[in-house]
This record gives sequence, C-alpha cells and structure tokens, in this order.
Amino acid sequence: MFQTAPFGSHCLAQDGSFTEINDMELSWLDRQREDVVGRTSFRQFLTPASQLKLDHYLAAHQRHGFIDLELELYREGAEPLLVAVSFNGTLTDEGQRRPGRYVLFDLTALQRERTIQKYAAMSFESACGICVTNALGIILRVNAAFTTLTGFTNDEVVGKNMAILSSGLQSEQFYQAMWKAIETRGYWQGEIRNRRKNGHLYTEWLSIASVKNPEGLVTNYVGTFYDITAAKASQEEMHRLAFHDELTHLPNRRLLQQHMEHTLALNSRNGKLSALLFIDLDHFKAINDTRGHEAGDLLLIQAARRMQTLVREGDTVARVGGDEFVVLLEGLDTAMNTAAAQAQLVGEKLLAMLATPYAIRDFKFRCTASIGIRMVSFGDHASQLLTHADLAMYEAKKNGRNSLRFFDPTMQAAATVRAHAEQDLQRAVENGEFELFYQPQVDAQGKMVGAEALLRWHHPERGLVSPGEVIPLAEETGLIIPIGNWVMKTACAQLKRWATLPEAQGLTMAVNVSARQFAREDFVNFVLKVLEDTQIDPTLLELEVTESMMLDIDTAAAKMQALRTAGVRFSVDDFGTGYSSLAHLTRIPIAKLKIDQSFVQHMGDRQADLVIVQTVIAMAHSLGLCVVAEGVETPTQHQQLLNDGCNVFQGYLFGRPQPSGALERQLLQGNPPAG
Ligand SMILES: Nc1nc2c(ncn2[C@@H]2O[C@@H]3COP(=O)(O)O[C@H]4[C@@H](O)[C@H](n5cnc6c(=O)[nH]c(N)nc65)O[C@@H]4COP(=O)(O)O[C@H]3[C@H]2O)c(=O)[nH]1
Repeated sequence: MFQTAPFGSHCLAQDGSFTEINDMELSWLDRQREDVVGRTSFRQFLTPASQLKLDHYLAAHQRHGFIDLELELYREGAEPLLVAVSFNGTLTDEGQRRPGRYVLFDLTALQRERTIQKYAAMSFESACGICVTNALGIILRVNAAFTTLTGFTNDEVVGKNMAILSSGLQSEQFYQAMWKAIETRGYWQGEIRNRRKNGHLYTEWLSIASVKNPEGLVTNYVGTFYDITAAKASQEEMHRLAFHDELTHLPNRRLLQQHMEHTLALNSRNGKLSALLFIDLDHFKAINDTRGHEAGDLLLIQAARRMQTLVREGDTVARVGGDEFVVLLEGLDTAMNTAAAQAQLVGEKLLAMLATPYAIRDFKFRCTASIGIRMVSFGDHASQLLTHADLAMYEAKKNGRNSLRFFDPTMQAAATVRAHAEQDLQRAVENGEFELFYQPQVDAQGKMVGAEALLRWHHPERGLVSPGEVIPLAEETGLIIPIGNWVMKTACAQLKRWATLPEAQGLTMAVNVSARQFAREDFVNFVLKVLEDTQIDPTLLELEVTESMMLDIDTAAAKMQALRTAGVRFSVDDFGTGYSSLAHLTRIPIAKLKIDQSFVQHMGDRQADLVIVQTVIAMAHSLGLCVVAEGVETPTQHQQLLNDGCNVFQGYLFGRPQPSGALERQLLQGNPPAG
C-alpha cells in the first residue's frame, strides 16, 4: 500500500540508511531504488540547512519517539522540495528509535499559498489605501494607508457604506457610468474627488474591482486608491507654465498653436471664417531702454489686459514674443468680405485702444501698435498662418506704424527674397567681407580737414554693394550691431595710422552711427573701450547721428554728453530731412550740422531748397555750429555754398569715397584729391 501511495514513505535502519522507500519519494529524489536502499542515508538527501535543522531537532527531542518537521529535499538541477516529515516510532530501552516508517508530504502547494498570503498581507498594508466591501458596498476592512489618506480609522468605517467618503462633487451620471463599468468589465478606474474626515477635499486615483465566487456572483468589492492632489497640482502648474506666458498669464505660442488647430477643424465643420491678428507694439524697446524693464513689463501687462477686454469670450489673446501678441478671432461670417470687415473693425478698435496713453508709475507713455491680419479659411495650415500675419504686421510697420495691413501673397515673395539677403549678410559678417572707404572733407580753402568712413560690402558674386542696401537690412536683422562695431574699430584703427603719417595730421574721422547701435545701453562704454584700445586722440573722432535718434532726447543727450566729456564730437547727419526741433538741438552737445545732399543738389533749380540751405547755415552759425555740405558735385554748388558761409564741403567734386590706400596716396601728392 505504501509503495504506490500519493505521498512519500521510507524506513530507515539504525544507522539512518534506507531499508525501504516508495515510488513517490524515489521520483522526488529522481533516483532508482537499488541506488538508494542500503547505500544512502535520508540525511544525505536534505539541503544543508535542513540537515542542521534535523540534527538540532533530534538532539532536542531525542526522548520523544516522534518527528514532525518541515524539511527541504535537495534535488540536483531543481528547486529544493519542501516536505512535511512525520515519524511516530517508539524508543528502545536504550532510548534508540526503533526502525519504523516515515511519511512525507509534498508542501509545494502549501508553500505557494503561504507566499501569496504573505504578499497579500504586505500589499494590504501598502502605501495605497485599500477598502474591502461586501456585495452591498458595506465596508468590511480598510488598511492603515486608508486611515492616513482619509482620516477614518478601521473602526469608524467598518459596517458603513462606502458612500461615506463621497464629496458630492461627482454627478449621478458619473457614478452610474462607474458602476456600469464594474458590472460589465469587473473593474473601473479613474480620478475622483473625495472628502477627508476633516472635510477637506482631495483627488484620488481610484480602482475598484469586483470579486466573484465560483458561481459568478459578486461577493466583494476591493477599492484601491492613492492621493494625487499634490501631483495634480504640480501637473496643473506645469501645464500652466508650459502653455502660458509668465508675465501676462496669456496663452503662449504653444497654446495658441493648439487653438489655431482647433479653430481650423471647427471652421471646416461650420463653414465660418476666422482671423489671426499679429500685433507688435511700436517703439516698445525705447520704453524698456529708457524707463527700465520693469516699466516695460507693466506696460505689456496693461496692453494684454486691454486686448483681453476688447475681444469676445471664445477668442484667444496670446503673447508670442517680447512685445508681440496675437489675437485669434473665431466664428466670423462665412463670406470672406464680411469676415474681413469684421476683422478690420476689431483691428482698428485694438489700434485705438492700444494707442491711448499708459499710466505707469508717475509717467504717461504712448505706445501705438502695428497689426497684420491673416484671414483664416478652410484648407489653411496652422503653421503658415502666424508667419503670414507676421509679414503683414511687418508691412504695417513699414507703412508708418499705428496701422494695420492684411496679408497678401506678394508679401510672401518679398519675404523670401529678404530671407536670402539676410543669410547673405550673415555670411558676410562671418567672412569679414566688409571694407571701409573714406571720402574727403575739405574746408573753405580747399584743404582736406577730415574724411567720412563709408561702408562697402565686397559681395562674392555681386561685387561692391553700397550701404544704401546693406544698412537697412542690417538694421532690421540686428546685424548692424556687429557691423557697426566693426566699422567703429576699423575707423579708429585708421585714425591711429593717420596719427603716424605727417601729411594726415589732425584729420578728423566721421563715422556713421545707426539708431539701433546708439540705442544700446552699452554704446557709450563700447566707444570708450575702442578709444582706450586704439589710444587715438578722441577729439578727432566725429560720430554722425541722425535726427530720428533724438526722439528720446533725455537718454540721447545723456549718452552724447558722456562721450563729449571724453572728447568725442557729434554731428547731425542728413539735417533737414527729419523733424528736429531747434529746442532739441540746443540740448545735445553737437559740433556740426550736415546739410543733406538732396538740398545741395537741387538748390540750383529749386528756390525752396536754396532757402533751406541758407536758413540751415544761418541757424547753425547762430547756435555756434559748424556746417558741412554733403553731395557737392559742381563748382557752382560749391561757390553758392561758399557765398552762404558753409564751412566744410564733401562730395564728388573733392573726392569719391575710396580705399584708405588710395586716399593716403593722394594725401601724399598734396590735397585735396580731385573728384
Ligand atoms: N550723389 C552723390 N552722392 C555722394 C556725393 N558725395 C558723397 N556721396 C554719397 O553720399 C553718402 C554720404 O553718406 P551719408 O549721408 O552718411 O549716408 C550713408 C550713411 O547714412 C549710410 N552708411 C554708410 N556707411 C555706414 C556705416 O558704416 N554705418 C552706418 N550706420 N551707416 C552707414 O549709408 C548712406 C549711403 O552711403 P554711401 O552709399 O556710401 O553714400 C555716401 C556717399 O558715397 C556726391 O557728390 N554725389
């Protein structure tokens, strides 16, 4: 009977060797009977830990005749097998165990069950809140994390319905859908707002699973949840930061992009049109530069609020750059003409609203805007819309600012050409493709007294390119800064060289300064640094500024005064073409006025131009300023200017702009060089 029993069984001799072993035990040991019986002892087939355990047990319980132990059988190439070993023999008078039968039971299944229970117990006390209810939702048991998360102890909730935790914030439909999912799929999971014992609301991630008996009837529900309130708050904050502008709290470019895509999808369904308005504040930089960034920030916030109050609820106002905003108007008419008129109306209102003065601290600022409008219709791509609206805005700026323009496709072509030119210029800066030419300036006696440094670009394909083309592009792209800095350094290096040539002693050097260069905060320091590096006589350096740079007269005057103190002189270029007020001229430390060549060239045939030239000379003299006439081409012009008292002359009559070497050679031959 033992031979084929479904459990292990063996008998041992006094020395512990097998005298008998059944089939089941042999199969556990993976041995043949003849290899075992009489040849090996039971102890030999135990794992080292179980051998020790058995030894200890026998030593302690020698007096009893029975053994009841869990031991592990060692099996080569396999997991040890846990068995329960029982022996209920009798002892001899000498206390020896009589030979008897050992019975062994395989405990693998039991061991598995124990492990599961161990982990179940461990996970029940995990960081997750757990709540077990019966089929009616009455709480049977909760874990410690449940108490930590909800504030309710086991005793407080056991026997109560799990609705005790409900915040009342979820709708009836929500719970219906939840229970339906549990019924049909056996589980539900999602985000839910519940109330702690202290009344505080919290957000949890809840999973509810039903437990069924073998007949398929629900016996229990197990709810597991963890508190995601903090994680959600930081997620929401991250979302806000990722999709909104910090300063104005308006949607940023990324969120705008999403809104545009949504609008496009909506338009294709309802046939309505939309419009994208790209808004750039005019001369905003000047406020930043003159009143500081904080004032600039306050102005941006006010401008943002103004725009928000003007548009309708469903429209979007976004901030997409420093002083750049976008308004997306939704649900306009289905007819393009009417929709465009609606967009124009909003655009004009925005212009008017933005142009009213801003009160920032004790100051009042005026800051108009330029607007580009791109109508949005079926089939448009979100990626293009912004670029097009931006281009239209750029046209509005060129148009004199404080105005709006609609996008049309020709703008795109012009922009492409411009982009190429920009790349070209960038390369020129990197490759050092520039050179300075110098045009002589002579006094009333015809003696060369100075020169004006004029930029030339040696374009690898187009040859020499004039600054009339380079400067405006460089101004727009910001490349004027590296170019202007290079001009300043090169012109000063040339002055330094002239200081070593006897025939060039005392020659002044006029250098054009661009508005953007002059507006930079570090402009004064930059010039001072060049003076220090080159060690030239600062009084020989003459910076040519234009009337348009004097708009913010206080800042301009302060910068000029700082350089004047260092010895540098200033002249006002193209005088008469801008709108300088005389009052302005008296506030800035200038030494010279340059009469624009357009007046000089027409003073022979246009009486008005002659009067302007004469008035400017008289006015300059009354202010104690020296007058330079530009673009003098003919002896008649020269004579007329001499008669009117002009002090210095520049033009093709006396010499064209030329490379330094050519000018120096002419100087050596005796000046002035003939034009
Ligand atoms: N028709 C005629 N033109 C004459 C005569 N004499 C001189 N010119 C030209 O008149 C311009 C005088 O320079 P600008 O008024 O300062 O006007 C300059 C100046 O505003 C700007 N510019 C030139 N170089 C620089 C520079 O390094 N930096 C900056 N910011 N602007 C520069 O570009 C403008 C044009 O420079 P250019 O093409 O070199 O043109 C120069 C010069 O070549 C003449 O008798 N007849």
